[in-house]
Amino acid sequence: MNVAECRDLSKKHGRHKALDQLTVTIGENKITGLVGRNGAGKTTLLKLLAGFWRPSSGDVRVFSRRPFDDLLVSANTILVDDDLDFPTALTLKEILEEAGRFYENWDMALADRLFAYFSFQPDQNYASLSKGQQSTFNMIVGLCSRCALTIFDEPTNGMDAAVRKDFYRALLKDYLAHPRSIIVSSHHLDEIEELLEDVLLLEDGHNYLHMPVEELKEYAVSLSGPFEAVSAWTRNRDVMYSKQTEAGMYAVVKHDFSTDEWEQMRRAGIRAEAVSPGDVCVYLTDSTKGEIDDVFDKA
Ligand SMILES: Nc1ncnc2c1ncn2[C@@H]1O[C@H](COP(=O)(O)OP(=O)(O)OP(=O)(O)O)[C@@H](O)[C@H]1O
Repeated sequence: MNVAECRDLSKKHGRHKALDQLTVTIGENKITGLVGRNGAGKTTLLKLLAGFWRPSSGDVRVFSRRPFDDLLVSANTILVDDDLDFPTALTLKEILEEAGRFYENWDMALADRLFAYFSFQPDQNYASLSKGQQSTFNMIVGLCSRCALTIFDEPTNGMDAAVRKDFYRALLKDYLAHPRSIIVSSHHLDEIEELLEDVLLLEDGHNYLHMPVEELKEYAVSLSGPFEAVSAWTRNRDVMYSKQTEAGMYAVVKHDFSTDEWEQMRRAGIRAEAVSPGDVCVYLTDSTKGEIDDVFDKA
């Protein structure tokens, strides 16, 4: 079963197409990581899924319904992002109580425990919290709502390293106890890859790659060694990234060598290493020209 389906989905902001005929299905009861470079269209997709925005063209379905202005979708979906807009007149404790009235599966006992763990005070005001504290409070609301579709858009913005670790652990523990469909967008795939079942990589509003994280871990390999040897082994392949090194050459290519080929490369002095899913996504969607050092070397 799928929790969400997009077919030829486009969304324009003015004349700019943030999503361009995106077709993708998001499986039910799994944690999907949504990644992509700045401006790839992640937030736009999440707002369309949550029913905040209407598509410009194409079709988006959540729980088999068009999400825009749909009551069933909004009661069963939460989008946690920096734009969460809580009534300024309410204290933090009152916000949790209001959320409990709105979300059918709200877990107040868990909310109270997380609230105490992160040392929030009941009579604090949301606007008085620091950026990281606001993200932490948002995370409590997102987790405790237990919505069938729970969406976190860059949830760890501003959180320090310890809180980020706690957040990932809380997310995983709560998901294992109460499986549901969770989408997490992040620029830090390496931090969240252990949580994920699937990864969806967007580029310029397109579905660039959508696969289980375990497959992505096997997707690419780096070859390093003497320049001539690495060049010869990568000549007729799609090279995702390459650079000259003191030892010769370093190149990242798709992982599709046979056992015999591995042995020949080893004998030619080439060292092969796995490439992390985060690095694969960066290499696949790199739109910068050259290296950052080139900018300074040309000055
Ligand atoms: N309200 C808006 N008005 C005009 N253009 C917008 C608006 N929102 C997004 N865009 C444009 O749409 C494109 C996709 O933006 P979006 O915020 O969806 O990307 P993103 O992948 O979430 O980026 P980031 O990783 O930087 O948060 C960008 O080029 C952005 O400039």
